[in-house]
Amino acid sequence: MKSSFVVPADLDAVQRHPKAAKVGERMRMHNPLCYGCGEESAEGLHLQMFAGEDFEVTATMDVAARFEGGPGVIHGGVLSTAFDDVMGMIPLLIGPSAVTVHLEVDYQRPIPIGSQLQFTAKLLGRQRRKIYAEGIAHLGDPDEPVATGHAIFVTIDVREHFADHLANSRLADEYKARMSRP
Ligand SMILES: CCCCCCCC(=O)SCCNC(=O)CCNC(=O)[C@H](O)C(C)(C)COP(=O)(O)OP(=O)(O)OC[C@H]1O[C@@H](n2cnc3c(N)ncnc32)[C@H](O)[C@@H]1OP(=O)(O)O
Repeated sequence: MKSSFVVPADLDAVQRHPKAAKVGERMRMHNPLCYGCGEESAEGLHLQMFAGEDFEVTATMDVAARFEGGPGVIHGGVLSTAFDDVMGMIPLLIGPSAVTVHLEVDYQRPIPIGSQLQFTAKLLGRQRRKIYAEGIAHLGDPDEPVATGHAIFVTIDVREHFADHLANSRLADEYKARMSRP
C-alpha cells in the first residue's frame, strides 16, 4: 500500500448493530437514486452490496461500457465512486448513518470494460464520530487486488444533514414525508 492513511491507536469498542443485515444478505440501498448502489439511478454503477462476517461488506459491479476512461478500461473516478459507496456501507453494520470526509484510492492494475469487479471492504476502527474503512477490488482472486481504497466516514444526524437539500432530490416529496415523521 502506498497510502499514508493512519488509523489512530486509541479506538472505541464497536459492536455489530442488532438490526444490521445478516451475513450473506443483500444490504438495502440507502437511497434508490444513489449513483453508486441505487436501482433507480439509470446511469449509476448499480453496485450490489452484501453483508459479510463481523464488520465486512462485499459487493459486485459490472464494468459497463459507459464507465470507460482510457480505451477499454474503467475511468479512475468511476472506480473511486465505487469504493466510496462500498466502504460507505460499513457504518451501517455498526449502526449510524455516516458520510465520507476522506477517500483515497491506489490503482494497481487496469480494469477492463466488460469485466465484473468484486469488492471486499472492512472496518478498521471507530474513534468518536470517525469510522475508518479499507476496501480492495479484484477480478476474481482477492489475493490479486486491482485497486485498494481507504476512507474516513463521520456519523451524522440524517434529518439535520440533509434538511436543506431534500428539495433537490427527484424523490423530494417522499423524503420530505419520511423525514417529517416523528
Ligand atoms: C446516509 C449514507 C450515505 C452514504 C453515501 C456514500 C458516501 C458519500 O458519498 S457521502 C457524500 C460526500 N460527503 C459529504 O458530502 C460530506 C461533507 N462534509 C460535511 O458535511 C461535514 O464535514 C460533516 C458533517 C461530515 C462533519 O462536520 P462536523 O459535524 O462539523 O464535524 P467535524 O467536527 O468537522 O468532524 C468530526 C470529526 O471528523 C474529523 N474530520 C472531519 N473531516 C475530516 C477529514 N477530511 N479527514 C480526517 N478527519 C476529518 C474531525 O477532525 C473530527 O474528529 P475528532 O472527533 O477527532 O474531533
